[in-house]
Amino acid sequence: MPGFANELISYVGIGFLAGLMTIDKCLDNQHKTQGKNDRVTVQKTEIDKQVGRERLVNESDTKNLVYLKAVIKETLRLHPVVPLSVPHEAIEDCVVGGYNIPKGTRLMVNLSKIHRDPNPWSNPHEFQPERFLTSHHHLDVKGQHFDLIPFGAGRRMCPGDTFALHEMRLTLASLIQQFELETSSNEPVDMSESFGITVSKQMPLEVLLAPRLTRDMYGLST
Ligand code: HEM
Repeated sequence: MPGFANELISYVGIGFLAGLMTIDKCLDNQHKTQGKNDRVTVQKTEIDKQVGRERLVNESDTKNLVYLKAVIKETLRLHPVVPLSVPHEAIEDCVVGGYNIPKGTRLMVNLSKIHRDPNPWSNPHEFQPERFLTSHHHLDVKGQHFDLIPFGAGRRMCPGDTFALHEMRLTLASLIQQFELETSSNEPVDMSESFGITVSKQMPLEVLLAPRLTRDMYGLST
């Protein structure tokens, strides 16, 4: 039981990290596409339109935040949380992608590589969430489309996918609704990754938060 609890806590952390990296990406693009059409503005506008500023965003709102969901998908594509997935062992001889795999072979699936394959993905290294509203609108991250499998696929795919997606959507939507986010310098956010079982940023994220809503929305008296 303690083992499971640790697993749960670390995955919750992973989900939150992915959320933060999403914010990083938003900030990154804020620098690249300054002006009213930048991607953070698009997300703010979407939340203001769907939820408004008179109440806090809640979980049931997130299904209507289509652009925010596209931003999360694009983040999971470019920065899969478990870049090499979890190793699998063949329990019988099989053929994968034309290669003969003898029973007992350990296989690792390079999600980062699959997600940046230039065949299905145009400009594969670019952060372009709009692709999930246009050319790739039919793709989800639930293990049905093998070009995008941040949670793996098949019998051993991540059982925490639904929880993680809800958590990321609500965390990101809440941050964007409630705070103006700025970096401390005018430099783009450094998105280099450290190598590890789970992905983490090489450079810590420094971000300045300023309230966006009225005091009472934060439970403060006026
Ligand atoms: C953004 C968040 C997350 C991502 C991207 C993610 C991704 C993954 C991936 C790629 C695997 C390996 C799947 C495979 O072997 O094909 C996995 C396994 C697993 N994940 Fe997650 N995960 C996330 C969050 C969570 C959460 C929140 C939980 C639990 C509450 C969780 C529980 C598990 C468990 C128990 C396994 C092992 C499943 C098995 O081997 O049968 N994950 N996850």
